[in-house]
Parts: sequence; C-alpha cells; structure tokens
Amino acid sequence: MANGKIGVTTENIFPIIKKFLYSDHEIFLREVISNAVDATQKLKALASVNEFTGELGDLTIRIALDETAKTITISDSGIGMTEEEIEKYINQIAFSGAEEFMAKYKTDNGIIGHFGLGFYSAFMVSKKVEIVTHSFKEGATALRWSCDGSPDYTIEPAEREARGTDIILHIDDDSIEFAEKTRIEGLLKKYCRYLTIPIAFGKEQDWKDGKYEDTDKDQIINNPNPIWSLKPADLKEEDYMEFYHELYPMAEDALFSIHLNVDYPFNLTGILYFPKLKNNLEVQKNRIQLYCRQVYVTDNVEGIVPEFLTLLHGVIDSPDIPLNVSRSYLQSDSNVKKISSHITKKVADRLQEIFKNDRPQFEQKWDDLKIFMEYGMLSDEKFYERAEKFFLFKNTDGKYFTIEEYATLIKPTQEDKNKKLVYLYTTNREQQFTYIEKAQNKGYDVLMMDGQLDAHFVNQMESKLPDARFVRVDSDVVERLIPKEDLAETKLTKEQQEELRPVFVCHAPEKTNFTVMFENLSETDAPVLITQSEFMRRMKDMAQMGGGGMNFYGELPDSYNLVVNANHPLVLKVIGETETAMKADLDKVNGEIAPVEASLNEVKDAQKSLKPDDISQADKDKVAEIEKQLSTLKDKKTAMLSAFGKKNQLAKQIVDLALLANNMLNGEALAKFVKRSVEMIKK
Ligand SMILES: Nc1ncnc2c1ncn2[C@@H]1O[C@H](COP(=O)(O)OP(=O)(O)OP(=O)(O)O)[C@@H](O)[C@H]1O
Repeated sequence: MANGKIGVTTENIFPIIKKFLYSDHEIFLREVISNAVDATQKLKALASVNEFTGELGDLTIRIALDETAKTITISDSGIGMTEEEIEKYINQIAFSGAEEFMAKYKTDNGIIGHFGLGFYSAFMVSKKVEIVTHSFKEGATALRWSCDGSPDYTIEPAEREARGTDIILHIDDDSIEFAEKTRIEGLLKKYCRYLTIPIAFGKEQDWKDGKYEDTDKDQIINNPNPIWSLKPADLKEEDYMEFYHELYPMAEDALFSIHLNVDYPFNLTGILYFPKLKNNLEVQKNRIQLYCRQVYVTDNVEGIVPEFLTLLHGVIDSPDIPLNVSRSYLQSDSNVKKISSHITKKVADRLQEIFKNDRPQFEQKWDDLKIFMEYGMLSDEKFYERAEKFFLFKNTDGKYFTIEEYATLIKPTQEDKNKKLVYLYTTNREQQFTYIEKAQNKGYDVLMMDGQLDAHFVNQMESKLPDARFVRVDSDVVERLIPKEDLAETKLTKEQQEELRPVFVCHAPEKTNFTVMFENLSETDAPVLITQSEFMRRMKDMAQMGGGGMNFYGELPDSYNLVVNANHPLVLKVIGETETAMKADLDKVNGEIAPVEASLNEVKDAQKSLKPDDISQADKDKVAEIEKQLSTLKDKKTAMLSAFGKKNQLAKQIVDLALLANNMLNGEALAKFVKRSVEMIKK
C-alpha cells in the first residue's frame, strides 16, 4: 500500500472544487461518464493501430446505483490505468491525460476531455471516491485508489480480473439527492443521451404477473449514432422529423430542417429546425442544445449562434467551441465568430434552396417563416443580403411576391408624381377594410403587414429600397395616398369650409383628438373619411414595440383627421342647410365681425412702419383689446354653428358613417345611427 499527497500546493483544494469548480453540481456524472467513454475510445483507437491486439469484447459502460450504501459506480472496459498513470493523471490535478494522448496519437477519435479537471468534479457530491482499475497493458495488475476529499490518498492492490475501470462515488450527505434512481435517470437523459459508447443503467423491464420485473437485458439509455453524426445523403426528411420529436416530444412538426456538416476550418455538425412559432414571440422552452462530441453541454447557445437564430430548435455539436470560458470571451473568440457566420450562411442557403426548388412549399410555410426572416434581416446585415432574394411580400389576396417581383407589379400604377414607388399596406385587414377596398378599386395593390416586427421592417425596407415609400392604406384619402398631380378647385369656398368646421367637429367622439380637414376629393368618394397620419402612427407603434427613446410618442393620445370631401353633394347640402337655417344669425355676427376686423387691420397697418420698440404701450394695449374682441365674436360664431351642427341630422349621419367604416362607432351611438338611417330612408 502506498500513501501520498495529491500534487497541488494548496493545503486543501477540495472545498474550492466543491464550491466553485462548476456552478452546476449535477455535471459530475457527465464528467465521470465522459472519462469512461474516453477510456473506451482510446482502446478502440489503439486497436485500430494494432497497439492493442486483444479482444475488445462488450464495451458497454455500466452505471450502478446502490441506494442503501449511497454509492454510484461507473464501470467501463476501457484502457484502465497503471500505477504510474494514476500518479500522473489522477494525482496531478489539472494534468490532463486526454491532451497528452491526443498529442501523441494525433487522433481525436471521439475523445472528449480536455480541461483536466473533470474527474475531480466527483468531489462536488462525494465524501469519498474510489478508483478500481486494471490497465490493458501486459503484466498490469488491478489497483484501488481511494481519497476522502483531503489531499491525502491511498493506493493498494485490488481484485479486478477484467480490463477497465470502476469509479465508485460515495455520495455525500448534503448531496443525497444524487443517490436516487429518478435523479440519475434524469441526468443520464440530459447529459448522456447521445454518448458514443452504449451506456447501461438498470435492466429492461417486462410486465409479468401484474407488475414490472427486471429482465436480464441491460437498459441502454443512449443512442450512440444520433442522426446529426450521420451523412445527410443517408437521411430522409422523415428521419429529421422523427429526431425532432425525439428532442422535443411536445412540439408540433417543424417547418424545415437544416443539416450542418463542416470540417474546415472548424468542426461542426448539427441539425437546426425552423419551428412553428405561435402567433407571438413566445419565450422559447425548446432551445438549441449544444454538444461537444455528443456530450451535452448546455442549451444556452447565446454568443455561439447569431441572436436571431436562437429562436430555432435543434442541436449543434462542435469540439471547437471553448466550453470552459465565459460568455463574453466567447463572443470575441475568432472560431466562435466563424461558426456563427457559417451557421447564418447555411440557414440562408437552405432557405434559398427550398425557395428555388419548391416555391409552393416555401409559400405555404411562409407565414410561419416570416418572423425569422424579418428578425434576421433586421438584426444581421449579412443575412439581409442573402435573404432579400427570397423574402416574400404577401398581399391582401394572399398572393406572394419577391421584393423584385412586387416592385415590377406595382410600378405601372403606384408611382407618385415624384417617381417614388408607393407600397400600400395594411396592419389589420378587418379594421382597414374600407380603405383596402377603395385602394383596390383604384387599381392599387395592398400588402399585409400585420406581424409583430412589421413596423420595424417597413422602416428598414424604406431605407433599403431606393425610391420606395411605405404608406398605410388608411393614412390618407385614396386620392392622396399616391399623389399623381395637383387637383382642380374645390366646390366649397374657404369661408364655407370655415363655417362647416364646427358643424362637423361637434360629431366627432370625445376623448380622441380630431382635426377637421377639407380635401379636394371626387364627388363619388365618401363625404367624410377618417385617417391617421402615417408618421404619427408609426412613431406610436414603434414606441409600443419598445424602440428606445420614443416613449414620448407612445404617451400622446391617438389623433385622427376627419377629412371632409369638399366636393361631395351631401357636404354641399349641409352647407346649404347651414346657410339657410343660420342666415339671419350669420349675417348678424358677420356684421359684427367685419368692422372689428377692419379696425384691427387699420391699427396694424399704421404700426407696420414702426419698429417694435417705437410702438407705445397704449397702442399695444389697443391691439390686444381689439384682438380679444374679435376672438370673442369668432368664438360666438363657432358656438352658434356648433349648436346648429349638433342638431343637423345630415352632418351627424355623414360623420357617423365614417366612424362606422373605421370601427369607431359602437354601442349606443351605433344603435342611434341605425335608427336615424331608417328614419331618413322612410323620408
Ligand atoms: N475511467 C477512466 N479510465 C481510464 N483513465 C481515466 C478514467 N478516468 C480518468 N482517467 C484518466 O484521468 C485523466 C484525468 O481525467 P479528468 O477528467 O480529470 O481530465 P480529462 O478527462 O483529461 O479532461 P476533462 O476535464 O475535460 O474531463 C484522464 O485524462 C485519463 O487519463
């Protein structure tokens, strides 16, 4: 029997290991099993170069749990260790045997370990660890190494006929949860599901005499040949979908899969899936899993995969991603950068391939795909450049167009007088229905832009496409959506417009900001329309999406334009009714206003030649006094007209009609509107 001190200078390194080595204590099992896999792979490597000529035999790695003794035993039939090797690889912490082995044999035949600390993670959960090992080397004998967590260890002869190693973990009282079958099963499933050597835990069971009974067949918990390790040429679409459901049993079918397979300038394999996302960007639970030579590492791939692709599902396996370093370091690692841009390229290539080879399928899945595309195009310049060839616009008839096709389609009809191409779009087909219909009647096409990212995307498109303007279909009256040339005079005079303003505005709903505007529209258009300025609305939309610094816009009340058609016969009828009914009152108040206005002009004219400093205070007061008088009179006129307007059924009816078309009329107002309409029809 030999005694010794483990080769580290710190008096006792184990408390440090226990607390800080890995934040996740549960990874101990992955580390110890990975070593067993490595030992087995090394033996296979030696056999392949005839340095080991014996029988490989059954290489299954067995995990045994003794719930009473609170031990977990991991047994392999790998290369084992001689006394010198134990001294070198186990006693000298951080001296990694794997690195040395790979350097010597210039193979990375599925060998995982390269940090040189994995084995010691066993002490995070164990009060004592034993190694019983028998090297494959000729003349080697079995040995037992034992250490109770202090820097002292013992090494002595042991009984183990067969080649290989048992690692026996005596689980510590404060980690007793790890001595339970279900916990171990959970860990095996999480970390060891795709290890390259068969792993057995317990026995397969049979239903016998009303209960489950163990058979003598080992229960293998892993699949050593997951499909990402196979050649794409040997796989069918069904295989990919089957694997998808193996990874995420609760998920709906994925839209597409992408098989990654690179070996230069870095190693990377994997399969990514475009999932079917529900309508909003739900937080993803089925995340991409990162593996290193088929050992599960994490499902936090942030920094390795471009941000917009973290929405995808699937697996990535690469020995070239540094796993033991911080995330911030990862982002600056040149290998990781290359991996990230390679994945972006692959994803874009695959999408383009489907677009080219099977456009109907691509279109059919487009609605689900769009959010990824937009996210990618907004956040990744490189992806934008690739994706602009197969990004699809969808119009209100459900037809799909590439960006180029669409420009060709609308060019003859939707170019404005400044040679800008106007892209009309709707964010809500139902709410904006009347506007869509009007635009279509005028021969325009309207795009569907009702996704979460569309507000941002529209902005991006405007900056990317030369001479393009995106205009929401309800942001102006149809005549002015795409201004072609200047229109003729309106039938309403300026004075009449001023008189009608209060007659109409008194019917607009309270609490919302309405500005009455008169527009030179066609007689056949609606008498009144409601629009919302494109700029204002976009600002508010973006503020809602959380575009930084725009909260100011978000807090403004909604404001609309009440656009009165200055040529419509019904509007002309309202002015007629107003002028008839109000003739006496209007004459009277206009008669009062005229002399006040005249004297104001007179005083102002007289002051025009003077410098502001030379005007006497008395004169200034005089102007103020007249202005006050004038505004009182004008307010009186407005109040009169407004009182008349309130009683004017026709004006109310016309405004309500516009509100109705805009889904702004409901409840009591709607009931009254219907009643009034019926009465009018009867008349
Ligand atoms: N089951 C085993 N059979 C044979 N040798 C083993 C076994 N377990 C550990 N070793 C030896 O001990 C060494 C140290 O293991 P350890 O897990 O600490 O580091 P590693 O596997 O080289 O790297 P990593 O930290 O990435 O796991 C291994 O490289 C290997 O030489």
